[in-house]
Amino acid sequence: MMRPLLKYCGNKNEEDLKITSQSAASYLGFVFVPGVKREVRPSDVKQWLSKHPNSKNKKLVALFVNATIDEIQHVISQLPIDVIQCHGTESPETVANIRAKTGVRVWKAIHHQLNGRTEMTRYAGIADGYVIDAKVSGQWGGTGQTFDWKAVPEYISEGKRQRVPVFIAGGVDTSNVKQLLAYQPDGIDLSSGLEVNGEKSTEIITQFEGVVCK
Ligand SMILES: O=C(O)c1ccccc1N[C@@H]1O[C@H](COP(=O)(O)O)[C@@H](O)[C@H]1O
Repeated sequence: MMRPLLKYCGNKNEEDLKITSQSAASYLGFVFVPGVKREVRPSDVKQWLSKHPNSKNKKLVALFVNATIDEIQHVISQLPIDVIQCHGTESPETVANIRAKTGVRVWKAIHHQLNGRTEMTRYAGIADGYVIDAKVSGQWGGTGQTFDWKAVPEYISEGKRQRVPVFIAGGVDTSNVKQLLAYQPDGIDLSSGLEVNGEKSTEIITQFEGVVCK
């Protein structure tokens, strides 16, 4: 069985980055969403990256929620961002515009709901990938909540139809990832499940990768 791509999101200080840059993740995520608990500033991220050369081996993902092009440009002009993750209610037109104006790949988050697959079809030919997250009232993500994984196959098959990767997110952790692996997702995106008291934990990441990467 192919192991899924890993994205470790919500790196919010130098120590988090130090830990995740030594991990098996292909992607490291940073949250540029005003007011949320994992919000970071591009100038800080730039400094952390310069101190941890292992991070050069990772692809960097900048996460936004309904940000303007100017806000996105402000971040990507300072950092070597490989992927922009749109985690709000950005329309297909907005995603296409972000892609065209920045020249950076864009992943669209879909908050799981009954018509989730139909929602994905709206972005066909526009999004370069998807992150499927739990829908939690009043929050955009990073909630540690799972959704009903029986829906995962339909998201994966739509991703295959569009020929783009689908990352499964929302409450994935060491205790449940084996169940998720049975669906063979292209990628897994997690934040809360790697943390102890809100900080990324080397022990937890080692345990997690012991399950995923064996
Ligand atoms: O990580 C955050 O704090 C965050 C804030 C706002 C929007 C998205 C956020 N993170 C994304 O949420 C999911 C799942 O996270 P978790 O594992 O349940 O904590 C993931 O896609 C993160 O990229």
